[in-house]
Amino acid sequence: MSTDPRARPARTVPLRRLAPGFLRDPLAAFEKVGTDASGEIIRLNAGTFRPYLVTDPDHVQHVLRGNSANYRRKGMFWNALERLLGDGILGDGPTWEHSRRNLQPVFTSRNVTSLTERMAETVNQAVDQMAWRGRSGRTVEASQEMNSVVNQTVIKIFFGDRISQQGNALLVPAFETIVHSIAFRLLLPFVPNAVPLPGDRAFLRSVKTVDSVVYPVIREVRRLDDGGDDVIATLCRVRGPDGEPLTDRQIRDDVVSMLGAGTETTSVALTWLWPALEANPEVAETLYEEIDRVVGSDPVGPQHLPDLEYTRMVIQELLRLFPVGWLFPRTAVGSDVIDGVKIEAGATMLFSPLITHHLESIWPDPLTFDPERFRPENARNRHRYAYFPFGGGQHQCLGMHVFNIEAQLIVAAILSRFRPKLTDPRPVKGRIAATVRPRDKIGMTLQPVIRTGHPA
Ligand code: HEM
Repeated sequence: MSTDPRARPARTVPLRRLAPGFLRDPLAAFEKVGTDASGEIIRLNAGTFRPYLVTDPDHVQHVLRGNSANYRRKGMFWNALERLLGDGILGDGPTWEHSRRNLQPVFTSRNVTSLTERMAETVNQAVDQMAWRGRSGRTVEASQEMNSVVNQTVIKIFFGDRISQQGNALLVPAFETIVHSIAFRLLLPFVPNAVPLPGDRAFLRSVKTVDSVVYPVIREVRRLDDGGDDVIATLCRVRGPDGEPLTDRQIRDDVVSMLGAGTETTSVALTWLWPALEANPEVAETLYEEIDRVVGSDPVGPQHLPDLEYTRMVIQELLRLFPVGWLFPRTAVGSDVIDGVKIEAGATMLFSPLITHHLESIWPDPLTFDPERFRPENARNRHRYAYFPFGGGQHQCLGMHVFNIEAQLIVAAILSRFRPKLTDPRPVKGRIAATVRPRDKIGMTLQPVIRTGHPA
């Protein structure tokens, strides 16, 4: 708690400054207000809802790391998600701490590396299916394709081979419905759950569907006790601080939270790659050259990853320009002062990697897609919180290593076989919901890579 008498109130930006373009393009209107503030802490005034927008890397670091004990993950956004996630790894307080302790070892870079073989196998199979849908120049839709390959890969890591085709066929669309139907709740966070909003019924129905698939798998894993290394089997072996195994509900909450956190984010991030490559042919050529050289006509595997340096830079730049986790909030427990600005107890703090990643003072020519920004010598002196697509501090994304490996495998598997070409080369605009995703469908054809003696 701070009582610095010299602290000043934040400059307030009335909602009407957002309003002119808001209905036409909410993302652009939000981005303009945020980047115009050039890192200053501002307060958005939407009547009774007046959150602070925190975008300067020092300020972000203060809240997410330096004084994180004062900023809790509750209130706006999190309340809406609680009906899906329950109380686990995406919560806060003692239950979150407990989940984090249980899950951290599962997601260390060493452990994830051991899952790479299995991920690569699933990715190669999923890209075979994509090739079939795109055969003979047929148009495929980018976000559907990314969804399909990501879902298959993530479900494999979490469930191993324990989930039936029927379970899979229920789980994937249920999560898709959840992501879309929660939009109103996320955009109107001050409306209590008791007041119905569009999407609520579909949302709650899909949560039931998810439970109907996940609970039987947990029970089956307990019954078999076969020492599997998928995430559910690992959690079934964990003991809580009381020495007791986790309950079915605890495991369900963590597994569902991670599926929610890990599928939509990854597939939307990778969907942005295709318009980015179409608009930046020189980047595309450099990427193709690397993948041709490193992977060639082989199925992609763990052995290729160390040499995919430019691929990693492209993926990092993708998450700079299109950080799918574009906005996440905290609630201040006590009052605080950040860089001379007074924050009162109970205030909502908003973080937007989208704004911070587009600040001209940190990122010259911020809207240009330029993977060279992430060449190690160019990134060396950058502030840790100038780039935070995975958040930071104690809540930093647990799936970061999974994403990094999965994304490299998927990009390399697709580009070692195809040169995707968009059917409509006009720039793609973003739309905001739980993630920032392309506003329209992205049609593309998969032109096979021709290698002498190696048809794709
Ligand atoms: C492009 C991909 C991804 C992005 C952009 C992303 C982004 C984020 C962000 C910003 C947070 C911090 C939220 C906060 O501070 O309140 C977070 C947390 C989290 N993410 Fe991710 N994520 C991605 C992929 C994944 C994957 C693949 C998984 C799981 C396999 C995952 C699991 C989690 C979990 C469990 C947390 C909560 C950690 C905690 O609070 O202790 N994420 N993610």
